[in-house]
Amino acid sequence: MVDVAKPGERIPIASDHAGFELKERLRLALAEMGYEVEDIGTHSTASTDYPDYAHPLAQEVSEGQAARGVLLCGTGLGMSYVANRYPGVRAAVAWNPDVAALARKHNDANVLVLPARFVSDEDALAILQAWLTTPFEGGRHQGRVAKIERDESEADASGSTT
Ligand SMILES: O=C[C@H](O)[C@H](O)[C@H](O)COP(=O)(O)O
Repeated sequence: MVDVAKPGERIPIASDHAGFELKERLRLALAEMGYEVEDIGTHSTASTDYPDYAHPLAQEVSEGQAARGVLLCGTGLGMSYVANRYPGVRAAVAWNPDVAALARKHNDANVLVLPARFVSDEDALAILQAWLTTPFEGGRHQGRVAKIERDESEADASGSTT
């Protein structure tokens, strides 16, 4: 379970070229909120490949060097595909504050992925705030989140595909 974010916490953030401008805004906003921001890149609008930025951020979260992180690309999809390959990473694409809050309450999302080409700056900030400040509800969601990490050998042994 991931606690709500506390000022002073180090939060890595990364984007490709499509998310660069919004990343810059969110990076400053996070710093103003008192977080220690680790900017993994990209550092311009020059065309880049989103996996090059998603891998290092997801690895940090997976290995526990950071409790959470923020990714941005055009749709949010490519970044989420990469991040969700890492054990323990639950990367949620959120396009409004309600989805971001539910990603925390129900899914204990530890990576927020923003679809930079489909959200306004104002909405992105509200989404970020909701994700940072909403706790995981636990309860019926605890077991469901635990089942995400079931490995392939367990699935084979049970013969279950669900
Ligand atoms: O899922 C991938 C992301 O949305 C990328 O940001 C997007 O594919 C980049 O597209 P383009 O190279 O056309 O700017």
